Amino acid sequence: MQPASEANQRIARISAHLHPPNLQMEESAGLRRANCRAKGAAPGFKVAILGAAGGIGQPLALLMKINPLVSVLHLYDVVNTPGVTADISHMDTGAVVRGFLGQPQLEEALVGMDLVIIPAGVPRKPGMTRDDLFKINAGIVRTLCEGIAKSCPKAIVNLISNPVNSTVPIAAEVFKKAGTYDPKRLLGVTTLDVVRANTFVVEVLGLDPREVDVPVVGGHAGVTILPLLSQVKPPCSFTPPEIDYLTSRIQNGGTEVVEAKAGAGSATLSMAYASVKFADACLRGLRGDAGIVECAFVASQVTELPFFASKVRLGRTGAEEVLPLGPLNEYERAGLEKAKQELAESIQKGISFIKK
Ligand SMILES: NC(=O)C1=CN([C@@H]2O[C@H](COP(=O)(O)OP(=O)(O)OC[C@H]3O[C@@H](n4cnc5c(N)ncnc54)[C@H](O)[C@@H]3O)[C@@H](O)[C@H]2O)C=CC1
Ligand SMILES: O=C([O-])CC(=O)C(=O)O
Repeated sequence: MQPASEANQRIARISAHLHPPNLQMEESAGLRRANCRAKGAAPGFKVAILGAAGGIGQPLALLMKINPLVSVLHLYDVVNTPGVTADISHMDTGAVVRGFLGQPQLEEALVGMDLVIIPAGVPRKPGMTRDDLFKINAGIVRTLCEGIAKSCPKAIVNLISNPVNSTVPIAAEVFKKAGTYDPKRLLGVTTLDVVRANTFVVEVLGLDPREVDVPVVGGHAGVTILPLLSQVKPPCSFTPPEIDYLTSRIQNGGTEVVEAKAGAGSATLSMAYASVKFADACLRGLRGDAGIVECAFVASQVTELPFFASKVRLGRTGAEEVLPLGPLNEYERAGLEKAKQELAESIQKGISFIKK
């Protein structure tokens, strides 16, 4: 039996945590930290999600809470993090969850993080392109990356906010300005293109999606999304109509969801799945696992463009090697030329946003 005074102290501590006066996330975070230290958090990585209360952010937070590689999970947003944090924190999995609300708490949300995932920003509505989101999302990404440069300059960054083809160059310029830029640590998340490609290809081939790997290179918008159907594993072949159908469906997968949601946003659940798949690969790389290869939009010398999505080998310091594209067929070479034209403009637009 514990002495009554000790038990009372514990109850007081828990109840202060559950009912803090004027729910101040910072204060409740402090209590959580104390509890976590007392119990000894499981070994693992510290992960922050910026935009954690959104359509992607919430299921992403749920899935990261059950990831055994995560010991601490910080949920930051400009709205609704108290509720999302309270909800997720009741899950009986290892990661300790803390919530942070609004710009004044951004720095605290980021201190000590190993991995920062950014799904903050507005999504598309029918009729919009991803580039139409630039006006709002460019500024959001700049602010968040300034916070990263200040509070966790060595963190791996997984950037989801669209238009990825421009937001990744924006982030790079912010980090350069701050003197913290390490190209290996900045990765634009294009995993959903690979996830869709795998799904649509197995529909045609009649295989199990877990057996298939389709590389998707280039960028993350329309014709910049370039599936390399000649390099599908296991090796297989497609008829010309199948290639046209698959390429178009993969390139327009995002729009397919935007239209089906009819004004209620874009892909959130499949994106949360894809983001966790990618984040988990990054964490395994950080842990030192060998042979982890994923597609991502990174600083690159694979083409003449400064950024390009291709397979990268993930390791302790991020994207440690950018792998070559491999042999392309004529159809893919033509697609690559189209992709590069659009990509060049989107990349320049991002760079200019910070430089001017
Ligand atoms: N890379 C990819 O493959 C994909 C990217 N996306 C992009 O992800 C972004 C988010 O999409 P959803 O979650 O559906 O949108 P959403 O609107 O449901 O959620 C966005 C969240 O960001 C928050 N937010 C806004 N400004 C912020 C700031 N300054 N700091 C922190 N948080 C802020 C909002 O409060 C909201 O909770 C969009 O830009 C969308 O286009 C979506 C799907 C796939
Ligand atoms: O299409 C959108 O706007 C969201 C996105 O990037 C995707 O689903 O691939």
